[in-house]
Amino acid sequence: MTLITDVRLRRILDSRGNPTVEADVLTESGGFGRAAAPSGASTGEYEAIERPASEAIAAAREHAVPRLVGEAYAGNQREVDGALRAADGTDDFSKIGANSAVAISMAAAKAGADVLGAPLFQHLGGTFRGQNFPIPLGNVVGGGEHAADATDIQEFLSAPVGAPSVDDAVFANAAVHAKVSDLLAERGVACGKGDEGAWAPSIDDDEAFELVDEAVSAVSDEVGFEIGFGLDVAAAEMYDDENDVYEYSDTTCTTDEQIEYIATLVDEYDLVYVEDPLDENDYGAFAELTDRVGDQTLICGDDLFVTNTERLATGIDRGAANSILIKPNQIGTLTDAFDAIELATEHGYDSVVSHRSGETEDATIAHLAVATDAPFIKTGAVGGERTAKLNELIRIADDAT
Ligand SMILES: C=C(OP(=O)(O)O)C(=O)O
Ligand SMILES: [Mg+2]
Repeated sequence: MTLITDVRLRRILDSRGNPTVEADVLTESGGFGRAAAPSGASTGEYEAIERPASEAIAAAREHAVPRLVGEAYAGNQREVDGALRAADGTDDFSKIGANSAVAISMAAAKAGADVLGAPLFQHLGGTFRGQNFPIPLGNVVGGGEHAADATDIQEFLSAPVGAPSVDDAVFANAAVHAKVSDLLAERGVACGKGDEGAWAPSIDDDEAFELVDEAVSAVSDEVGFEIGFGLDVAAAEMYDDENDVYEYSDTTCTTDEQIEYIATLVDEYDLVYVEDPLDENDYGAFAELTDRVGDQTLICGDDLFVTNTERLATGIDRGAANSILIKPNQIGTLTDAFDAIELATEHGYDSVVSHRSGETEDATIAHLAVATDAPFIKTGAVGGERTAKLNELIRIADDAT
């Protein structure tokens, strides 16, 4: 029933206005799935390769589509993803492009679910999923590679850890986003938004900490549950490997100083989450920081692990970080993303399923998070391509009750 009969690929717009790959997968019994690839700006050195959309589409049509149509079953995700890997033949999807691969992989999953008549999360995760929902981490202030002339730290994330439901959590993040806007207006700071819809004011990181701290406390008092906050430092973007220093707008610091700085921030602001506080090649420094504050907060590897089981296994061996960011397009297929989550869970690492800064209306990651019982999802706070995922979580929860 789920035998693939057609794979259609096209160029569509992403949220930055760039071309990205969309895939439609059709099956013998009329099943249909459509998915689109997201795209990063602060990409990790070890990510699978995204090719220009037109090239990725041409390469996938030539090499991958013939291995899928009439050959693979959409309901068998490992078979589909195995065919994509075989068609590509490289470790990093540099032939067909990780953008084509991930779009086809996710579209096949949706086609499989369509044939089975099950929600995607249930097709992927089984009948007992849909009881637990991830805590959404909502980007409310940001800079780095996502906005010019804003904070050095890439993302300040609202984290409604005490929310009684996913619906409450999603609305709490939107309220923190709105509160930050009010506080900026009170201070006379005009600002636009960055790529993920977070405010991108021209203020320094110290002021951003003050603002976000005040905003989460105020909203927490209003809603009556705990809201913490966290960061994506995206430190690999600041790291100057020639001089072995982290470069901030007004200062530089050594690796030891960076560890000290982050540990101090964790204490001072009770941070619940710190992503990529150190360079993507420095497992040792990640391990040192995790040893120091890993019992107080999540230290998450994004550019460090790139959703790659081999890199995660190295991190586990070395005690580097205690959680992993999961971005399917960093590795190329849903199967690889699942394997990374399973390895993480087995070793007590929390998974944080994540969007990219360049997104589409595709909501697959909402289902992936529910399917894998991931404790967190990072997918912005506002903006259509972000609310597509947040609203899908609300719908999944609503359908489950
Ligand atoms: C979402 C992120 O940004 P990008 O997609 O630009 O890598 C991130 O770094 O976690
Ligand atoms: Mg990151």
